[in-house]
Amino acid sequence: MTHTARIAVIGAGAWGTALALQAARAGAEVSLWARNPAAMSAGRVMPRLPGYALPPGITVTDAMPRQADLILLACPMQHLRATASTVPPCAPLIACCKGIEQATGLMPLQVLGELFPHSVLGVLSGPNFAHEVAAGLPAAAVLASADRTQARRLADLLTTPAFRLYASDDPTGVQLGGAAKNVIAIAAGATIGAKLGENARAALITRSIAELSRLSHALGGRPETLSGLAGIGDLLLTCTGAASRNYRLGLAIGQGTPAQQAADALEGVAEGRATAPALLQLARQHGVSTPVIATATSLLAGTIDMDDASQLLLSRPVGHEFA
Ligand SMILES: NC(=O)C1=CN([C@@H]2O[C@H](COP(=O)(O)OP(=O)(O)OC[C@H]3O[C@@H](n4cnc5c(N)ncnc54)[C@H](O)[C@@H]3O)[C@@H](O)[C@H]2O)C=CC1
Ligand SMILES: O=C(CO)COP(=O)(O)O
Repeated sequence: MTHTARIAVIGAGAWGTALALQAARAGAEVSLWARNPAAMSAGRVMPRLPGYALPPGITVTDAMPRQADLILLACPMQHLRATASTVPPCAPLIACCKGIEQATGLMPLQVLGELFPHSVLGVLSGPNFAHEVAAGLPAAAVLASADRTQARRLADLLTTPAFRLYASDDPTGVQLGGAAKNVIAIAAGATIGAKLGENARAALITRSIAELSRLSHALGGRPETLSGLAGIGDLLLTCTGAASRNYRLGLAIGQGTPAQQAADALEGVAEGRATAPALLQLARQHGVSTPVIATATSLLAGTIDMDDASQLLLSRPVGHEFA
């Protein structure tokens, strides 16, 4: 008799609920930890994913898992430490959030490494809008862990024909891609919001990949990871997909709405806002020049406006493309 995998999903936002649905689809017994389970279990509805109902086989709970084969942490990045610190170290932990902890400048697995020094850790990232994964539409992502065999084994627990999880042993590159694409998506949205054109957006995305390649190299990540699902894949989706909250935040800023007001009006979390200054600081610590990230950070802080932002980027010297 084969063992039914037990997967615990921590966080019942849009991504946590989509991952719970995916885990159930992969044949797992699923528990979904919600801060307010009553709101969900009453109507078996998913507040962050309107239109989707919870199928049988998913238990909604406010009790942390005591036994599991896999724990998926799907809360916002800035709440990862507080949320994860209440999880017993009973299984491999996968960070499913995208960002950098603003208070410390740490990436998700560095935060988890401090809390769970003896656990197997991984990160899941890629071009995945929650509502499409919830609907069972085809998608791919990458699951990275320091150990490639572990990464493949853990990815297999969630993989189905429509949700293709590739394995990677470059968690640094995968985390950098996931964190940075949200910042770049804000810049891309602002470019379109300010009517600078689609040529400008394509140039911005491509030049930001050069920034990320330099930073990834400095951090010890592998360059090819940024050409993969967690890099270019997620940039393509988030910088062009109107469903992206980060893109929509940038769009509003580009149209002249103050950053705070644009963020307040947004439904759900736009991780790029808190991550931008942390990412910029990380780049500076490593002596890496990241003009797009620096400009997006100033725009978000309200210290420059859109005219200044485009002026800053357009006045840079034009050198060799891959200098
Ligand atoms: N929504 C999506 O399409 C995807 C999201 N992600 C990532 O997943 C992470 C979570 O995002 P979403 O599920 O979209 O969030 P969301 O925007 O749907 O909701 C935010 C969630 O955060 C919870 N929350 C608020 N304050 C909290 C606190 N103090 N402690 C713990 N939880 C708190 C809320 O209850 C809510 O469930 C983010 O890092 C995001 O980048 C990754 C892939 C896809
Ligand atoms: O991470 C995502 C898609 O891969 C979701 O993007 P937003 O957080 O910008 O909505």
